[in-house]
Amino acid sequence: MRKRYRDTTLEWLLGDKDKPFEYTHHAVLLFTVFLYVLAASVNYYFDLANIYNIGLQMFISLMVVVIWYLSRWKNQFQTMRFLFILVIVLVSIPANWVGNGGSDGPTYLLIFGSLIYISVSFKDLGIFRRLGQLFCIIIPIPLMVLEKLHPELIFKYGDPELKQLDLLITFIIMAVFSIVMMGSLSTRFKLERHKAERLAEKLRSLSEKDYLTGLYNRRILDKEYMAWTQQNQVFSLALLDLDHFKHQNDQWGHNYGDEILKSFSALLQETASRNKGLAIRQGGEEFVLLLPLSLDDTYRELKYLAESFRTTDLAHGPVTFSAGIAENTATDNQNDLLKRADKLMYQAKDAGRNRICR
Ligand SMILES: Nc1nc2c(ncn2[C@@H]2O[C@H](COP(=O)(O)OP(=O)(O)OP(=O)(O)O)[C@@H](O)[C@H]2O)c(=O)[nH]1
Repeated sequence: MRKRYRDTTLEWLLGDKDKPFEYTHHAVLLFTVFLYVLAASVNYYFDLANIYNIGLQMFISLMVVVIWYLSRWKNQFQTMRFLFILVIVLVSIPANWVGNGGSDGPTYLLIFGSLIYISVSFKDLGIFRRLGQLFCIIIPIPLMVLEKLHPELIFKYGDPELKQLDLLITFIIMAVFSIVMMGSLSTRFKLERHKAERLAEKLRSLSEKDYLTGLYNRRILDKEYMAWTQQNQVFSLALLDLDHFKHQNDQWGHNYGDEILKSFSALLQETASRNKGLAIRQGGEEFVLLLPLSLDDTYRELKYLAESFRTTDLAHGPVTFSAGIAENTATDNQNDLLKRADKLMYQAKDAGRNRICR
Protein backbone atom coordinates (compact mmCIF):
# COMPACT_ATOMS: atom_id res chain seq x y z
CA MET A 1 0.00 0.00 0.00
CA ARG A 2 2.79 2.42 1.00
CA LYS A 3 4.80 1.36 -2.03
CA ARG A 4 1.83 2.02 -4.30
CA TYR A 5 1.36 5.45 -2.72
CA ARG A 6 5.06 6.20 -3.23
CA ASP A 7 4.98 5.00 -6.86
CA THR A 8 1.90 7.11 -7.61
CA THR A 9 3.51 10.20 -6.07
CA LEU A 10 6.76 9.62 -7.97
CA GLU A 11 4.86 9.16 -11.21
CA TRP A 12 2.95 12.37 -10.61
CA LEU A 13 6.16 14.29 -9.95
CA LEU A 14 8.51 12.67 -12.45
CA GLY A 15 6.35 11.14 -15.18
CA ASP A 16 6.40 7.79 -16.89
CA LYS A 17 9.24 5.44 -15.91
CA ASP A 18 9.22 4.18 -19.48
CA LYS A 19 10.71 7.52 -20.54
CA PRO A 20 13.95 7.41 -18.54
CA PHE A 21 15.40 10.67 -19.89
CA GLU A 22 12.33 12.63 -18.87
CA TYR A 23 11.95 10.80 -15.59
CA THR A 24 15.46 11.58 -14.39
CA HIS A 25 15.39 15.11 -15.81
CA HIS A 26 12.28 15.91 -13.73
CA ALA A 27 14.00 14.48 -10.67
CA VAL A 28 16.97 16.81 -11.26
CA LEU A 29 14.68 19.83 -11.75
CA LEU A 30 12.90 19.22 -8.45
CA PHE A 31 16.15 18.56 -6.68
CA THR A 32 17.51 21.85 -8.05
CA VAL A 33 14.46 23.71 -6.71
CA PHE A 34 15.10 22.15 -3.33
CA LEU A 35 18.79 23.15 -3.45
CA TYR A 36 18.04 26.74 -4.44
CA VAL A 37 15.49 27.22 -1.70
CA LEU A 38 17.92 25.65 0.77
CA ALA A 39 20.82 27.82 -0.46
CA ALA A 40 18.71 30.99 -0.31
CA SER A 41 17.59 30.17 3.24
CA VAL A 42 21.16 29.42 4.41
CA ASN A 43 22.51 32.58 2.70
CA TYR A 44 19.82 34.65 4.31
CA TYR A 45 20.22 33.13 7.74
CA PHE A 46 24.04 33.32 7.87
CA ASP A 47 24.29 36.50 5.82
CA LEU A 48 26.43 34.77 3.21
CA ALA A 49 25.19 36.72 0.17
CA ASN A 50 23.65 40.06 -0.59
CA ILE A 51 19.88 40.37 -0.65
CA TYR A 52 19.74 40.66 -4.47
CA ASN A 53 21.51 37.37 -4.83
CA ILE A 54 19.14 35.70 -2.38
CA GLY A 55 16.19 37.20 -4.28
CA LEU A 56 17.67 35.89 -7.52
CA GLN A 57 18.07 32.42 -6.02
CA MET A 58 14.38 32.40 -5.08
CA PHE A 59 13.50 33.69 -8.56
CA ILE A 60 15.57 30.93 -10.21
CA SER A 61 13.91 28.27 -8.06
CA LEU A 62 10.53 29.61 -9.19
CA MET A 63 11.67 29.50 -12.81
CA VAL A 64 12.78 25.91 -12.41
CA VAL A 65 9.35 25.04 -10.98
CA VAL A 66 7.79 26.55 -14.13
CA ILE A 67 10.27 24.63 -16.30
CA TRP A 68 9.33 21.42 -14.44
CA TYR A 69 5.62 22.15 -14.92
CA LEU A 70 5.94 22.79 -18.66
CA SER A 71 8.17 19.75 -19.13
CA ARG A 72 6.13 17.40 -16.97
CA TRP A 73 2.59 18.51 -17.80
CA LYS A 74 2.77 20.37 -21.12
CA ASN A 75 4.87 17.95 -23.13
CA GLN A 76 7.74 20.38 -23.60
CA PHE A 77 10.53 18.19 -22.31
CA GLN A 78 13.02 18.92 -25.12
CA THR A 79 12.62 22.72 -25.01
CA MET A 80 12.63 22.82 -21.23
CA ARG A 81 15.79 20.75 -21.03
CA PHE A 82 17.61 23.45 -23.01
CA LEU A 83 15.94 26.28 -21.16
CA PHE A 84 17.01 24.81 -17.84
CA ILE A 85 20.64 24.65 -18.92
CA LEU A 86 20.48 28.20 -20.28
CA VAL A 87 19.09 29.44 -16.96
CA ILE A 88 21.89 27.68 -15.10
CA VAL A 89 24.80 28.77 -17.27
CA LEU A 90 23.66 32.26 -18.28
CA VAL A 91 21.88 33.40 -15.13
CA SER A 92 22.69 31.23 -12.19
CA ILE A 93 26.48 30.90 -12.58
CA PRO A 94 27.25 34.61 -13.34
CA ALA A 95 24.85 35.72 -10.59
CA ASN A 96 26.48 33.38 -8.14
CA TRP A 97 29.92 34.65 -9.07
CA VAL A 98 28.92 38.25 -8.55
CA GLY A 99 26.78 37.70 -5.48
CA ASN A 100 28.83 35.05 -3.69
CA GLY A 101 32.43 36.24 -3.46
CA GLY A 102 33.59 35.90 -7.10
CA SER A 103 36.68 33.75 -7.56
CA ASP A 104 36.92 33.53 -3.78
CA GLY A 105 33.45 32.00 -3.44
CA PRO A 106 31.77 28.66 -4.23
CA THR A 107 30.88 29.30 -7.90
CA TYR A 108 33.55 26.89 -9.16
CA LEU A 109 31.67 24.11 -7.39
CA LEU A 110 28.43 25.22 -9.03
CA ILE A 111 30.12 25.20 -12.45
CA PHE A 112 31.42 21.74 -11.72
CA GLY A 113 27.89 20.55 -10.83
CA SER A 114 26.58 22.04 -14.08
CA LEU A 115 29.31 20.27 -16.02
CA ILE A 116 28.23 16.96 -14.49
CA TYR A 117 24.58 17.71 -15.25
CA ILE A 118 25.25 18.60 -18.90
CA SER A 119 27.45 15.52 -19.36
CA VAL A 120 24.76 13.21 -17.97
CA SER A 121 21.57 14.85 -19.17
CA PHE A 122 22.66 15.68 -22.72
CA LYS A 123 24.14 12.27 -23.34
CA ASP A 124 21.93 11.83 -26.39
CA LEU A 125 22.70 15.30 -27.86
CA GLY A 126 26.38 15.13 -28.85
CA ILE A 127 27.02 18.63 -30.20
CA PHE A 128 24.98 20.43 -27.52
CA ARG A 129 26.69 18.40 -24.82
CA ARG A 130 30.12 19.38 -26.16
CA LEU A 131 29.11 23.05 -26.39
CA GLY A 132 27.71 22.99 -22.85
CA GLN A 133 30.84 21.33 -21.52
CA LEU A 134 33.06 23.85 -23.30
CA PHE A 135 30.97 26.70 -21.93
CA CYS A 136 31.36 25.42 -18.38
CA ILE A 137 35.11 25.13 -18.83
CA ILE A 138 35.64 28.66 -20.17
CA ILE A 139 32.97 30.61 -18.25
CA PRO A 140 35.32 31.42 -15.31
CA ILE A 141 37.58 33.38 -17.69
CA PRO A 142 35.16 36.24 -18.58
CA LEU A 143 33.91 36.25 -14.99
CA MET A 144 37.47 36.64 -13.76
CA VAL A 145 38.04 39.50 -16.22
CA LEU A 146 34.85 41.17 -14.96
CA GLU A 147 36.04 40.79 -11.39
CA LYS A 148 39.40 42.32 -12.31
CA LEU A 149 37.85 45.29 -14.12
CA HIS A 150 34.96 45.93 -11.69
CA PRO A 151 35.89 44.56 -8.27
CA GLU A 152 33.20 46.79 -6.73
CA LEU A 153 30.49 44.61 -8.35
CA ILE A 154 31.55 41.49 -6.46
CA PHE A 155 30.06 40.71 -3.05
CA LYS A 156 32.89 40.23 -0.54
CA TYR A 157 32.65 38.08 2.55
CA GLY A 158 32.83 40.17 5.70
CA ASP A 159 34.27 37.34 7.74
CA PRO A 160 36.65 34.56 6.52
CA GLU A 161 34.71 32.04 8.62
CA LEU A 162 31.56 32.86 6.69
CA LYS A 163 33.41 32.16 3.48
CA GLN A 164 34.56 28.79 4.82
CA LEU A 165 30.99 28.02 5.85
CA ASP A 166 29.64 28.96 2.42
CA LEU A 167 32.25 26.82 0.67
CA LEU A 168 31.54 23.91 2.99
CA ILE A 169 27.75 24.10 2.51
CA THR A 170 28.07 24.46 -1.27
CA PHE A 171 30.52 21.59 -1.37
CA ILE A 172 28.11 19.34 0.56
CA ILE A 173 25.21 20.34 -1.69
CA MET A 174 27.24 19.72 -4.84
CA ALA A 175 28.52 16.40 -3.49
CA VAL A 176 24.91 15.29 -2.85
CA PHE A 177 23.95 16.59 -6.29
CA SER A 178 26.76 14.57 -7.89
CA ILE A 179 25.58 11.47 -6.05
CA VAL A 180 22.02 12.09 -7.27
CA MET A 181 23.28 12.56 -10.84
CA MET A 182 25.30 9.35 -10.72
CA GLY A 183 22.27 7.62 -9.24
CA SER A 184 20.05 9.07 -11.94
CA LEU A 185 22.45 7.83 -14.59
CA SER A 186 22.38 4.30 -13.27
CA THR A 187 18.59 4.52 -12.75
CA ARG A 188 18.23 5.60 -16.34
CA PHE A 189 20.34 2.71 -17.58
CA LYS A 190 18.28 0.34 -15.44
CA LEU A 191 15.01 1.78 -16.77
CA GLU A 192 16.30 1.63 -20.33
CA ARG A 193 17.41 -1.96 -19.86
CA HIS A 194 13.99 -2.93 -18.45
CA LYS A 195 12.31 -1.18 -21.33
CA ALA A 196 14.51 -2.99 -23.86
CA GLU A 197 13.82 -6.32 -22.13
CA ARG A 198 10.09 -5.70 -22.16
CA LEU A 199 10.19 -4.69 -25.83
CA ALA A 200 12.20 -7.79 -26.68
CA GLU A 201 9.65 -9.92 -24.81
CA LYS A 202 6.79 -8.20 -26.64
CA LEU A 203 8.52 -8.69 -29.99
CA ARG A 204 9.13 -12.33 -29.24
CA SER A 205 5.50 -12.80 -28.25
CA LEU A 206 4.33 -10.92 -31.38
CA SER A 207 6.54 -13.04 -33.60
CA GLU A 208 5.01 -16.19 -32.10
CA LYS A 209 1.40 -15.06 -31.96
CA ASP A 210 -1.19 -14.72 -34.69
CA TYR A 211 -2.46 -11.15 -34.86
CA LEU A 212 -6.12 -11.90 -35.58
CA THR A 213 -6.85 -14.77 -33.23
CA GLY A 214 -4.21 -14.39 -30.53
CA LEU A 215 -3.27 -18.07 -30.97
CA TYR A 216 0.32 -19.14 -31.52
CA ASN A 217 1.41 -19.13 -35.15
CA ARG A 218 3.09 -22.03 -36.96
CA ARG A 219 6.58 -20.85 -35.90
CA ILE A 220 6.00 -22.21 -32.41
CA LEU A 221 5.32 -25.74 -33.64
CA ASP A 222 8.97 -26.66 -34.33
CA LYS A 223 10.05 -25.51 -30.89
CA GLU A 224 7.18 -27.21 -29.07
CA TYR A 225 7.40 -30.45 -31.01
CA MET A 226 11.09 -30.76 -30.01
CA ALA A 227 10.29 -30.01 -26.37
CA TRP A 228 7.42 -32.49 -26.22
CA THR A 229 9.39 -35.33 -27.82
CA GLN A 230 12.32 -34.71 -25.47
CA GLN A 231 9.99 -35.15 -22.51
CA ASN A 232 9.04 -38.59 -23.84
CA GLN A 233 5.39 -37.99 -23.19
CA VAL A 234 2.33 -39.24 -25.01
CA PHE A 235 0.86 -36.58 -27.24
CA SER A 236 -1.34 -36.18 -30.28
CA LEU A 237 -1.59 -33.63 -33.03
CA ALA A 238 -4.94 -32.65 -34.49
CA LEU A 239 -5.23 -30.71 -37.73
CA LEU A 240 -8.52 -28.83 -38.03
CA ASP A 241 -9.90 -27.01 -41.04
CA LEU A 242 -13.15 -25.03 -41.20
CA ASP A 243 -15.62 -26.32 -43.78
CA HIS A 244 -16.68 -24.20 -46.75
CA PHE A 245 -15.08 -21.17 -45.20
CA LYS A 246 -14.64 -19.48 -48.57
CA HIS A 247 -18.40 -19.61 -48.94
CA GLN A 248 -18.86 -17.80 -45.59
CA ASN A 249 -16.42 -15.12 -46.69
CA ASP A 250 -18.02 -14.72 -50.12
CA GLN A 251 -21.55 -14.69 -48.76
CA TRP A 252 -21.17 -12.55 -45.61
CA GLY A 253 -17.91 -10.68 -46.09
CA HIS A 254 -14.35 -10.96 -44.86
CA ASN A 255 -15.11 -9.32 -41.51
CA TYR A 256 -17.70 -11.93 -40.73
CA GLY A 257 -15.13 -14.58 -41.75
CA ASP A 258 -12.77 -13.05 -39.20
CA GLU A 259 -15.45 -13.27 -36.52
CA ILE A 260 -15.84 -16.99 -37.21
CA LEU A 261 -12.08 -17.48 -36.99
CA LYS A 262 -11.98 -15.67 -33.66
CA SER A 263 -14.89 -17.64 -32.18
CA PHE A 264 -13.37 -20.92 -33.27
CA SER A 265 -9.94 -19.88 -31.95
CA ALA A 266 -11.40 -19.04 -28.55
CA LEU A 267 -12.78 -22.57 -28.29
CA LEU A 268 -9.48 -24.05 -29.43
CA GLN A 269 -7.64 -22.01 -26.83
CA GLU A 270 -10.04 -23.20 -24.16
CA THR A 271 -9.47 -26.83 -25.17
CA ALA A 272 -5.69 -26.33 -25.18
CA SER A 273 -5.63 -24.58 -21.80
CA ARG A 274 -7.87 -27.17 -20.18
CA ASN A 275 -5.50 -29.94 -21.30
CA LYS A 276 -2.21 -28.05 -20.90
CA GLY A 277 -1.76 -28.22 -24.64
CA LEU A 278 -1.19 -25.73 -27.41
CA ALA A 279 -3.53 -24.15 -29.98
CA ILE A 280 -1.89 -22.92 -33.17
CA ARG A 281 -3.18 -21.15 -36.26
CA GLN A 282 -1.35 -22.85 -39.10
CA GLY A 283 -2.62 -20.32 -41.63
CA GLY A 284 -5.96 -19.24 -43.16
CA GLU A 285 -8.70 -21.42 -41.69
CA GLU A 286 -6.38 -24.28 -40.71
CA PHE A 287 -5.45 -24.93 -37.08
CA VAL A 288 -3.36 -27.35 -35.05
CA LEU A 289 -4.06 -28.64 -31.57
CA LEU A 290 -1.15 -30.24 -29.77
CA LEU A 291 -2.50 -32.10 -26.75
CA PRO A 292 -0.65 -34.27 -24.21
CA LEU A 293 -3.30 -36.94 -24.70
CA SER A 294 -3.68 -40.30 -26.41
CA LEU A 295 -5.44 -40.62 -29.75
CA ASP A 296 -8.72 -41.64 -28.10
CA ASP A 297 -8.68 -38.88 -25.52
CA THR A 298 -7.88 -36.31 -28.19
CA TYR A 299 -10.75 -37.65 -30.27
CA ARG A 300 -13.09 -37.17 -27.29
CA GLU A 301 -11.85 -33.60 -26.84
CA LEU A 302 -12.46 -32.83 -30.52
CA LYS A 303 -15.95 -34.28 -30.37
CA TYR A 304 -16.68 -32.00 -27.46
CA LEU A 305 -15.14 -29.09 -29.39
CA ALA A 306 -17.30 -29.84 -32.44
CA GLU A 307 -20.40 -29.77 -30.27
CA SER A 308 -19.38 -26.49 -28.64
CA PHE A 309 -18.69 -24.93 -32.03
CA ARG A 310 -21.98 -26.19 -33.42
CA THR A 311 -23.85 -24.47 -30.61
CA THR A 312 -21.81 -21.25 -30.80
CA ASP A 313 -24.02 -18.29 -31.51
CA LEU A 314 -22.84 -17.12 -34.96
CA ALA A 315 -24.90 -14.50 -36.83
CA HIS A 316 -25.39 -16.62 -39.97
CA GLY A 317 -25.78 -20.06 -38.49
CA PRO A 318 -23.42 -22.81 -37.38
CA VAL A 319 -20.11 -23.58 -39.08
CA THR A 320 -18.40 -26.98 -38.95
CA PHE A 321 -14.86 -28.24 -39.20
CA SER A 322 -13.10 -31.36 -40.40
CA ALA A 323 -10.15 -32.78 -38.50
CA GLY A 324 -7.51 -35.49 -38.61
CA ILE A 325 -5.75 -36.75 -35.47
CA ALA A 326 -2.43 -38.56 -35.25
CA GLU A 327 -0.67 -39.72 -32.11
CA ASN A 328 3.09 -39.28 -31.98
CA THR A 329 5.19 -42.48 -32.13
CA ALA A 330 8.82 -43.11 -31.25
CA THR A 331 9.80 -43.22 -34.94
CA ASP A 332 7.90 -40.10 -35.94
CA ASN A 333 9.39 -36.75 -36.73
CA GLN A 334 7.34 -33.57 -36.90
CA ASN A 335 6.75 -33.88 -40.63
CA ASP A 336 5.57 -37.50 -40.37
CA LEU A 337 3.09 -36.56 -37.68
CA LEU A 338 1.78 -33.55 -39.61
CA LYS A 339 1.51 -35.56 -42.81
CA ARG A 340 -0.52 -38.29 -41.12
CA ALA A 341 -2.87 -35.78 -39.50
CA ASP A 342 -3.18 -33.93 -42.82
CA LYS A 343 -4.04 -37.09 -44.69
CA LEU A 344 -6.69 -37.94 -42.13
CA MET A 345 -8.09 -34.42 -42.28
CA TYR A 346 -8.48 -34.73 -46.09
CA GLN A 347 -10.17 -38.06 -45.55
CA ALA A 348 -12.67 -36.24 -43.35
CA LYS A 349 -13.19 -33.60 -46.05
CA ASP A 350 -13.62 -36.24 -48.76
CA ALA A 351 -16.06 -38.18 -46.62
CA GLY A 352 -18.38 -35.19 -46.60
CA ARG A 353 -16.80 -32.80 -44.00
CA ASN A 354 -17.97 -32.11 -40.43
CA ARG A 355 -16.16 -35.15 -39.12
CA ILE A 356 -13.02 -36.24 -37.29
CA CYS A 357 -10.77 -38.99 -38.62
CA ARG A 358 -8.15 -40.81 -36.56
N1 LIG B 1 -11.98 -13.77 -43.27
C1 LIG B 1 -10.82 -14.37 -43.47
N2 LIG B 1 -10.67 -15.28 -44.45
C2 LIG B 1 -9.49 -15.89 -44.62
C3 LIG B 1 -8.39 -15.61 -43.80
N3 LIG B 1 -7.35 -16.39 -44.22
C4 LIG B 1 -7.80 -17.12 -45.25
N4 LIG B 1 -9.10 -16.84 -45.51
C5 LIG B 1 -9.98 -17.39 -46.52
O1 LIG B 1 -10.25 -18.75 -46.25
C6 LIG B 1 -10.75 -19.31 -47.46
C7 LIG B 1 -10.25 -20.73 -47.57
O2 LIG B 1 -10.90 -21.28 -48.63
P1 LIG B 1 -10.62 -22.76 -49.17
O3 LIG B 1 -9.17 -23.09 -48.98
O4 LIG B 1 -11.15 -22.83 -50.57
O5 LIG B 1 -11.40 -23.69 -48.22
P2 LIG B 1 -12.93 -23.79 -47.81
O6 LIG B 1 -13.78 -22.82 -48.53
O7 LIG B 1 -12.98 -23.75 -46.35
O8 LIG B 1 -13.29 -25.20 -48.31
P3 LIG B 1 -12.95 -26.58 -47.65
O9 LIG B 1 -11.74 -26.43 -46.80
O10 LIG B 1 -12.70 -27.49 -48.80
O11 LIG B 1 -14.13 -26.98 -46.84
C8 LIG B 1 -10.29 -18.40 -48.59
O12 LIG B 1 -11.41 -17.74 -49.13
C9 LIG B 1 -9.39 -17.38 -47.91
O13 LIG B 1 -9.49 -16.09 -48.49
C10 LIG B 1 -8.55 -14.65 -42.78
O14 LIG B 1 -7.63 -14.33 -42.01
N5 LIG B 1 -9.76 -14.06 -42.65
